[in-house]
Amino acid sequence: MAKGRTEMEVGADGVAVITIVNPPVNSLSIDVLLSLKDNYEEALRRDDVKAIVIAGAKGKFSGGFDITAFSDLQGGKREQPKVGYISIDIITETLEGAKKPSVAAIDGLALGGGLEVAMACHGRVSTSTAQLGLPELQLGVIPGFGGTQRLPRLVGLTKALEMILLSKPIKGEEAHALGLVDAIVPPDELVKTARRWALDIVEFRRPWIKSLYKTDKIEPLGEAREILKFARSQARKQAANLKHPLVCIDVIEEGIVSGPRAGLWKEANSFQELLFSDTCKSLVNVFFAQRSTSKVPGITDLGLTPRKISKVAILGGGLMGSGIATALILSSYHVILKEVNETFLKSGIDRVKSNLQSRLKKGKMTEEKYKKTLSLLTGVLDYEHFKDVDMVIEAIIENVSLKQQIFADLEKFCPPHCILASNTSTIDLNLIGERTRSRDRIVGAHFFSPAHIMPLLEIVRTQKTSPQVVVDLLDFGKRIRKTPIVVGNCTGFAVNRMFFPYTQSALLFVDRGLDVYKIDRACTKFGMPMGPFRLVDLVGFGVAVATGMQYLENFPERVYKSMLLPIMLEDKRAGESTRKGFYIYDEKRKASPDPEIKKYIEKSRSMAGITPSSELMELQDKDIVEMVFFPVVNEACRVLDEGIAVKASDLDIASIMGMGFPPYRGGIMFWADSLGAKYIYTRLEAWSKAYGDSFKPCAYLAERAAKGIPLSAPLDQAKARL
Ligand SMILES: C[C@H](O)CC(=O)SCCNC(=O)CCNC(=O)[C@H](O)C(C)(C)COP(=O)(O)OP(=O)(O)OC[C@H]1O[C@@H](n2cnc3c(N)ncnc32)[C@H](O)[C@@H]1OP(=O)(O)O
Repeated sequence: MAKGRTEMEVGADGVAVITIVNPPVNSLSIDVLLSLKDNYEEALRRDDVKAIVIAGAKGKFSGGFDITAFSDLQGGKREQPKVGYISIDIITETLEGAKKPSVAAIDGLALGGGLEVAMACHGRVSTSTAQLGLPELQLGVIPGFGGTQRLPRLVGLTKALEMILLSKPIKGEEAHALGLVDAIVPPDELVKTARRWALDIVEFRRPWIKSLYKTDKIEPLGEAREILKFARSQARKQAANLKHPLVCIDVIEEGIVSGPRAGLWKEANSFQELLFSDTCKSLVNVFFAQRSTSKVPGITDLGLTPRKISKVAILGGGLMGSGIATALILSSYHVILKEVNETFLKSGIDRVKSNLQSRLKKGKMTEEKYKKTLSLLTGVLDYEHFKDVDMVIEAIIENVSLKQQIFADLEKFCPPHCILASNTSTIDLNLIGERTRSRDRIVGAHFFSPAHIMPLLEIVRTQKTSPQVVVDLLDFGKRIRKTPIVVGNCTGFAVNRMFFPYTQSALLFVDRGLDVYKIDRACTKFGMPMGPFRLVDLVGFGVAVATGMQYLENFPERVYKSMLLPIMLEDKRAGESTRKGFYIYDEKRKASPDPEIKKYIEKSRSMAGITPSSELMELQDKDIVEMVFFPVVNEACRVLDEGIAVKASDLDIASIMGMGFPPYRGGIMFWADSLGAKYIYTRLEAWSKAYGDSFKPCAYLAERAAKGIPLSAPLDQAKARL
């Protein structure tokens, strides 16, 4: 069955309107592109057609090449069109090279291949709110339908590089100012204006422009080379492990130096190569994984409609509470912030103000918007204002009895429909709700610090949490621009639990002889924003030790009892907050290695009775990365096996957004599958014999390794194969 189509209607004015129809975003599947070619050729043949307009159905021009086709092509499920067939034969020869002019009528979005089709038309009319961009780099490829050649010729090299390298779309208004579109019109006049524009070209009242051969916006060669050189150095600095941004710059340069035709061919060949790269496969996985987090079997398939949440109360104005309040008011929610006394309340509100001021300083917000946003926040000291709130988010210190008291109070003061959420990162929600009769509306809303910046929201459901409440929170999460993942109730939930071994194994290997900074360097080279020791410094040793105790209590068999942190804490080294941890910090928070830590490490080793192994000291980065991350994979498998996470792709997103795992590796489970369950099992098994039970592969991993089933395969699929 064809995946999408185009429809053609020829009007009495002699304009053929070809509409892209492929819901939900009118993506350009191969079928759509072939149908576009067929209709275009028919329009060129027909005597009653003088000009052509290309539009998208239902207010969306096109979201670009069909991303689902990426995996079909990569997996050989779909035959490849020959290199250059779409970009050169269809888009350049048939569309741009046609003997009849065409105009794109752009509404909603023209992204990737969508914008590339529009740029091949001889004119472009857009609505002011349409989004136009080439976000292909986000998927590990480069623009492949001529975008690398036409965009610089329409908007100049600097702007084109910015839009492509940052995958940053622009709005219709800006596109007009830059010359990417020729006119801005209201949505209801769009197609009418495009028709008129196309006829004006026929009648020589407007120029017939082929973007590919425009030269007026391109900088002179010397200047262009300088701009490209700078772009290369920025790309290397921002993502040293990524090749495709550099390939993209080379392709753009080819067009400038050797002409647009040569540029098109280089683009087509490079696109083809990149499509099969691990980076592309990983980033496509992330694209779909991110969209599937809000599809929760047994919850979102029940036909429930999210209820409206208008007013939210937050308990506690500390770092987390004030961050959550900031996130909410930034998304236009009315927020009540409750504290226990005037001093704490003032500090909480001051924190929110300072979060907003930093946006103001960076130019992300106007003074007027600052005032309007802040006016949505009300500080209170009692529960009087709680009678009409739709949701409460508790964000006080991690103290079980205090939380129990608060939830019992909330049950009394809040309306019966109000959702009672806790931001706890460790405490069992069943325990928190023990003194209430409202277990069905108790849920975890676990934000990551700083809550107004970090994109992930863990929604923690207990066995009693009602599906309606989960559906409400999924919708709320989207509205505050977070990616929500739904997880089950256990110590550390999904993200913290899965990443607990990240520092655990690092501490173990330091006791055994590995160098702290070598471990951190290997992890950052792998793509993590920081290594495990820099992370402990950031989190603070106090929190790290307390969390360690929680894990020791709940999972004693797999916790390595390192003494290193307590020893350093005794000496008042508590991490970045004390400006001394594994690193020392200057006034600007710049971290530098500190040779002094040697003495603590020696003490820790002697307390553990360990003599450093020379073999470990010689390890390569690859081995270090595996030693640090395979225990994380092992724990992720347990999290899946216990049903704490519903699907492996949720853990991919959790690892990327919660811990900074490099997206271009596809997420923790995707990366693990790229290495193979058997390999991971074998290494963990060997380390468990050498270094103890914290490395012991879990049953889920052992079984999949034995049967050759990917770790990400759904449970029932795995059973079916057993
Ligand atoms: C050769 C060419 O140069 C190569 C290319 O064109 S590569 C493609 C370039 N285009 C893109 O990268 C755009 C990707 N899409 C997006 O950024 C966003 O989806 C969007 C801005 C279009 C819409 O965002 P939003 O309204 O929040 O909806 P969102 O949930 O993301 O997407 C809606 C649905 O459309 C699907 N979708 C979006 N873009 C798609 C695409 N290009 N191909 C296939 N499916 C797509 C999503 O998977 C989702 O499906 P689901 O409902 O089954 O989960």
